[in-house]
Amino acid sequence: MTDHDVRVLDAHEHRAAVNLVRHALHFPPVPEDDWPQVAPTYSEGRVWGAHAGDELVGTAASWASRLAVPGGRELPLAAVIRVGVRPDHTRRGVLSALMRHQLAEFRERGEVLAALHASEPVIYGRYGYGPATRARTVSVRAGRDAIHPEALSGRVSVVAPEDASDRVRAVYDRVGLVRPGMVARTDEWWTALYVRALATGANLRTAVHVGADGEDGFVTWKPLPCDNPTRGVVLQVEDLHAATPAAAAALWAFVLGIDLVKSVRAEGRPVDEPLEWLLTNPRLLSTEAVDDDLWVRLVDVPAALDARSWGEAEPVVVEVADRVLPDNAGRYRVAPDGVRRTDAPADLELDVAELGALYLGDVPPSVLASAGRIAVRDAAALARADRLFAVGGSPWCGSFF
Ligand SMILES: CC(=O)SCCNC(=O)CCNC(=O)[C@H](O)C(C)(C)COP(=O)(O)OP(=O)(O)OC[C@H]1O[C@@H](n2cnc3c(N)ncnc32)[C@H](O)[C@@H]1OP(=O)(O)O
Repeated sequence: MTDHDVRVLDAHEHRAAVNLVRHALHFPPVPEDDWPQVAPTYSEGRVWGAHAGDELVGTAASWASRLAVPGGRELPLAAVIRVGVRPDHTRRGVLSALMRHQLAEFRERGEVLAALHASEPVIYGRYGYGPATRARTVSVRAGRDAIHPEALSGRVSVVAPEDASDRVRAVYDRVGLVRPGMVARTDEWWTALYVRALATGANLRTAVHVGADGEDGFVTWKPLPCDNPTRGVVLQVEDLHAATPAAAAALWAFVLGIDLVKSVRAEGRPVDEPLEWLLTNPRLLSTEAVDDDLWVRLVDVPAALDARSWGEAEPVVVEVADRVLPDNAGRYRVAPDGVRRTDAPADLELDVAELGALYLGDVPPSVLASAGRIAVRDAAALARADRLFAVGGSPWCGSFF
């Protein structure tokens, strides 16, 4: 337990909180000229601070958003951001206190899920977050003929920086939250990432794909620092979303075909993106990493379980433990037509963090059981649970926050 004073911060304390997180992440404070772009990302009642005396020493914040879950429903989501503790106050329980207050806040607000991108995977399991999606980092050798021509249609045009955030936002909304794991991008999201990057002169470039029904895909990228572009530049794709496979292929072909580009790198891509199949030579691509991406926390376990779709199998009784939000603890009967509490004996026992890892269907229960993360009381139930939790394709978040 910490003896730090934890409370919600006012707007006038927001800057100190942002700079504290930047300090914890080894970034300099927000420059004076950039603060007008950052200030609007304050969400009232959602920025927590921990004080030692008068000094702010820890903070955690969130945005209200929505998360797409299997079956297509979009549930109220607390998107957790800007977590940091000043280095002279770490490992004294400050984060734990902030997390407890924050989760109680989400519960009160009726937010069914919380999610975050973790700086380190060892931190958030103890608060009930589990790694629910993965993402791939790829590097592709560039060339004008890199993509199979039959995959391409429509045209790609570059967008002026002053129009970029509106045009990209319209396309993102058009694409929609088509995969489990995708999040609604709020005003704060656009301000924090795009509006700010563009307003502060980041070398961010944008192009949109125009298909038969108008703009249906976009890509943003930036060149990685290099001394001599005539020797070849590495482009980093920052964001790429498309409503159709043809639009995605055309956007990849476009960035791979830009002059003076030797390779294109992209982080945070879907693990099942068919890039190897789009390439004329699949060996142009190397996978640098596949990492945990979105960590999901079921804040309201019965509501979250009942809201997603389930595969076809006989029911399974799952017993959930939850130390931080004990109301969630109990046994749930999971069946294709929905989920309800039950007194029946448990087939499987797990912590709410493991349930978070299973929730979007990225990993089957049998894999967690074989790693000792689920206690199996009835072996036959495990195969049924695999079928119940299964979804087609890999969940993907696709938005950094
Ligand atoms: C969503 C995001 O914003 S991700 C960004 C997170 N921020 C950062 O990574 C910035 C740098 N790091 C920090 O600011 C801090 O170290 C934090 C926020 C990660 C942790 O804050 P602390 O106040 O030190 O955590 P706290 O003391 O509450 O630790 C709680 C538990 O987590 C463990 N823990 C916390 N951080 C780490 C870590 N980086 N590595 C291993 N264990 C950790 C503690 O040992 C403790 O374990 P216990 O429950 O077994 O006792």
